[in-house]
Amino acid sequence: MKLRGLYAITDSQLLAGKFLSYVEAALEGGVTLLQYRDKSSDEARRLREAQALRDLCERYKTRLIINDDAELAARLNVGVHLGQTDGPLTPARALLGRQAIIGSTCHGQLELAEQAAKEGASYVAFGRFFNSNTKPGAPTCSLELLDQARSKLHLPICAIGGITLDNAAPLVAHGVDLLAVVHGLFGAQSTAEVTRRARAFNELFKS
Ligand SMILES: Cc1ncc(COP(=O)(O)OP(=O)(O)O)c(N)n1
Ligand SMILES: Cc1ncsc1CCOP(=O)(O)O
Ligand SMILES: [Mg+2]
Repeated sequence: MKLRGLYAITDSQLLAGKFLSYVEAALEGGVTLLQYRDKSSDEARRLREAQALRDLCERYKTRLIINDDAELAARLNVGVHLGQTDGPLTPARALLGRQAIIGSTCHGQLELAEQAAKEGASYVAFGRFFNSNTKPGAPTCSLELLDQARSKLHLPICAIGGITLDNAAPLVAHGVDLLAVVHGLFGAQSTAEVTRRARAFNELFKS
């Protein structure tokens, strides 16, 4: 499966009271990967929500990724996204198997991406590229780094951080395969607008 297109990421605060309806609206518009990102420690709720997302993803033939938690990903037989302090990639790969999608946060550092590639990452994520409501303090990354990454890496490249329909096109022009978006997608005022945005993000990959 080609990892290219919109990578929708959930946010528990932003989606409070409309979690599944907004996610389904995004899937309706087309989502390549969906990440369940919940920074709480409510294990029971996390399991319940992740299961609901897995069922939804199965209906829409979208791949689900769990943020931070390789154990939960293994339990649901889905992929995982690991940051630099979320545990090493090699045991996660051993736990989840060769087919699983495993992503790695590489901030703005090519060396981290080269290391992640060696350790079996399925994609590498760079960012943040713009001001982010979701994670304002995340380290930044430049478009120039994307050019270097494109010429050195043979893995799908994901961009994250403050991405909207107004600023995403240059990222795709600089070789990004996956646009990872929270607010720029789910900050919409209606489900219809979420679906429209998802479709429009996908259009950026067609030219
Ligand atoms: C696709 C994608 N890229 C980067 C991140 C950030 O991961 P991390 O640095 O571990 O930060 P948290 O998201 O866990 O706060 C991500 N989640 N997804
Ligand atoms: C998790 C994460 N890591 C770097 S920026 C970011 C948040 C992305 O959310 P938004 O698309 O709302 O900026
Ligand atoms: Mg993390």
